[in-house]
Amino acid sequence: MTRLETRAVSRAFAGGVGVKNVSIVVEQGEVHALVGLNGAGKTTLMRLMLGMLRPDSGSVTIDGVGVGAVVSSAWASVGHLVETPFAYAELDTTSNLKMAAQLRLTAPSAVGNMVGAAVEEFGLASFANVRAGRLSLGNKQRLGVAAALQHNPGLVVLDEPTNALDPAGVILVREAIRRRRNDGAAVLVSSHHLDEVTRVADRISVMNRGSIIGTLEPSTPDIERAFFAAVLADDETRA
Ligand SMILES: Nc1ncnc2c1ncn2[C@@H]1O[C@H](COP(=O)(O)OP(=O)(O)OP(=O)(O)O)[C@@H](O)[C@H]1O
Repeated sequence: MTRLETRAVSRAFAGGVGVKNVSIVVEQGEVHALVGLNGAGKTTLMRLMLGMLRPDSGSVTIDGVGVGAVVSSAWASVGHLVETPFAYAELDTTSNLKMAAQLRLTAPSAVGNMVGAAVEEFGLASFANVRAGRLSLGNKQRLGVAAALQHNPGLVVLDEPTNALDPAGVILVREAIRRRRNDGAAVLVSSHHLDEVTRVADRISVMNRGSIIGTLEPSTPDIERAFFAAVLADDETRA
């Protein structure tokens, strides 16, 4: 699974912006970042792309197959973290990672090495035996990202993966994303942190009020200014 595409996808909510007429592609070997203000529609778009939410209109395909028709075994090569990191509060870090590996249909003989490598990669060694319910917010986030990425999925969708992370965690996650991209994964990531996005993204799409309003080059000098100019111009055309 290495290509994710939406065509003119829309989903309205009573009293909310939702997503309007969004066409976007995430290609193999690239990090495509979604940036936008709170409520711009980033999470809703990701949920639509993962089949967690049905669109009112438009289509979502993964490797050309409608998201509703993707067979369950194919989901094993997708890794995602959308909204709060999933973890069983009563299980420790290692057991949570084992469960995540099993849910991704990892061969039983490979689970131990996979989890060991993830604990190492995401700096979780000191917390390997700590129950998830007792982890700090940032370490829970590390665990969630580790669970999403440890099986080296071909398609990765991460909603604000650096949320709650300390600077060391931000670097670990950045490096982990780059490694998957360099190995050929298609990565969609959302963020509020424009500086961080420029370090990891190959393409940046700007969302505002449910729509994609343009793109930004990651090399844009003073990208914050360019972002706000795009949002302001869009707001003015709607006023
Ligand atoms: N289940 C829902 N019911 C009603 N409105 C919703 C629902 N989910 C999202 N919305 C609305 O859709 C819009 C987009 O929300 P969304 O969470 O996708 O934005 P976001 O860009 O991810 O925001 P943030 O950066 O704050 O996470 C908002 O107006 C939100 O209130």
